[in-house]
Formats: sequence, C-alpha cells, structure tokens
Amino acid sequence: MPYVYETDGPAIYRESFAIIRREAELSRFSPEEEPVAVRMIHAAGLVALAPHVHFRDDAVARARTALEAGAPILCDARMVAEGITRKRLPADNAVICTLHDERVPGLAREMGNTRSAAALELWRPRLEGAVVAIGNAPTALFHLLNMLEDPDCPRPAAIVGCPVGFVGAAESKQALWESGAAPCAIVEGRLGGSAVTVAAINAMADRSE
Ligand SMILES: C/C1=C2N=C(/C=C3N=C(/C(C)=C4\N[C@@](C)([C@@H]5N=C1[C@](C)(CCC(=O)O)[C@H]5CC(=O)O)[C@@](C)(CC(=O)O)[C@@H]4CCC(=O)O)[C@@](C)(CC(=O)O)[C@@H]\3CCC(=O)O)C(C)(C)[C@@H]/2CCC(=O)O
Repeated sequence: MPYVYETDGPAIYRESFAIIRREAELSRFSPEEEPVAVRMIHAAGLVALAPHVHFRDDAVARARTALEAGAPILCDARMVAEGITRKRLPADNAVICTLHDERVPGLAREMGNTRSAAALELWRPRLEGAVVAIGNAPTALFHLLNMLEDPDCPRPAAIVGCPVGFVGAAESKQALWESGAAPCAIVEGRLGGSAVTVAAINAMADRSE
C-alpha cells in the first residue's frame, strides 16, 4: 500500500504557513515583520519560537531597502550562505562568507579567537550598508559587536543575529539587542541556527511575501 502524502511544493508551503498562522501568537508583529517571523518559525518547525523572535529599529524595512539598493549579505557560515535563495534577491546581491578564506586560520591564531570571529575581519571592506546574517557562531556576533564599538568601523544596514547553542548564544544576542548597534532581528535564548537565519533573510529579500 503506497503512502499518500502532499507532493505539491507550493501547496506544502501554503499549508505550513496556514498552520503556523492558526497556532502561533503573532499579533504583536507589524505587517512587515509577521511574514518574516512566520518563515523563521517554519524553518525551526517550532510554533513556540514565536515569543522569542524580536525585531528592533525597523530591521525588516531597513534590510529590504538595503537589499533593493544592492547591499551584499555577509554570512558567518557557509551553511547560511548556501541557504539563501538567489532568485528571491532583488538586486542579484552578493552573498559572502569569508569563513573558509585561506587567511582566516592565521588571523584566528593571532587574535586568539575562533575562525568564525576572525573571518569577520575580512568583512570590513563590504560592511558599510550590508545586511549581516549570523546564524551559527556566537563568537562571530560578539566580535562584530566589538568591531562596532569603534566609531570608525563601517556600519551594516541591519543584522539578523540568531546564533544557536549553549555557550554564548543567548548572551551574544542579548548584547546585540541592548547595544542598539544596528537594526536587528534576533531569536532570544538558545534557539536559532542557520536555517532560521536563512529563513529570515529569504523573507526579507522578497517584498511580495
Ligand atoms: C562552538 C561551535 C558551535 N557550532 C554549533 C553548531 C553547529 N555547527 C556546525 C558546523 C558544521 C560548523 N560550526 C563551525 C562554525 C564551528 N562551530 C563552533 C565553532 C567551534 C566556534 C564558533 C563559536 O563558538 O562561535 C566553529 C569553528 C570556528 O573556529 O569558528 C564550523 C566552521 C566548524 C567546521 O566545520 O570547521 C562549521 C560551519 C561550516 C560552514 O557552514 O561554513 C553544525 C552543523 C554542527 C555539526 O557539524 O554537527 C551545527 C549547525 C547549527 C546551525 O544551525 O548553524 C553551535 C551549537 C552554534 C556551537 C556554539 C555554541 C555551543 O553551545 O556549543
């Protein structure tokens, strides 16, 4: 007896989003934020993510405007960069991950930090007005915040800061939120991850969502 299941991709998405909108408490989100939150919940498979999702300083509108103007997307991990759906990007935006650049291991040794944090030093020439996507590494988000303490450091247009895990994830996101360093989207606490971050960027990239 063959299994019977939904085989139509768009129908699966429609049904998923309808379930999320039925089950999640989304009323505190603005009309621009709501579809971004829905995609983040969708990627996590977790309606309980909703109360942990927060946007600051018109992050969705700022990210959209930046992307439409051609801003690059700077990603902490290749998993994040690979997940971004190129056809949704409004200006054929560059998607950049410097983690695997050959200079990074040496930089990390010099800095006494992780490769994820050291890789951000290579963002400086592209950071001004960029959209930042940090979905894996708490050390990357902490290092970005330290870079932004310098008033001469280029400023990103928006930061999606959703690193996941047990060591530094909650703390780095709280620091981002409290710093006001840039408009931001976060998932407070331990939850987050590459998929959730990618979902936020993919939702922000497409105004028709
Ligand atoms: C401590 C690290 C954590 N990694 C987590 C979760 C996942 N990481 C995956 C993978 C494949 C990668 N993680 C690295 C970024 C690697 N992970 C770390 C570091 C040791 C330090 C980062 C930090 O603490 O801020 C980091 C290495 C570094 O020196 O920076 C990765 C580069 C490791 C590697 O392959 O060399 C690699 C990313 C590669 C890429 O995409 O470019 C996982 C898939 C785990 C796995 O392989 O089993 C998973 C993905 C989670 C996600 O959704 O993104 C944590 C949980 C974030 C953890 C930090 C916090 C903690 O509590 O431990």
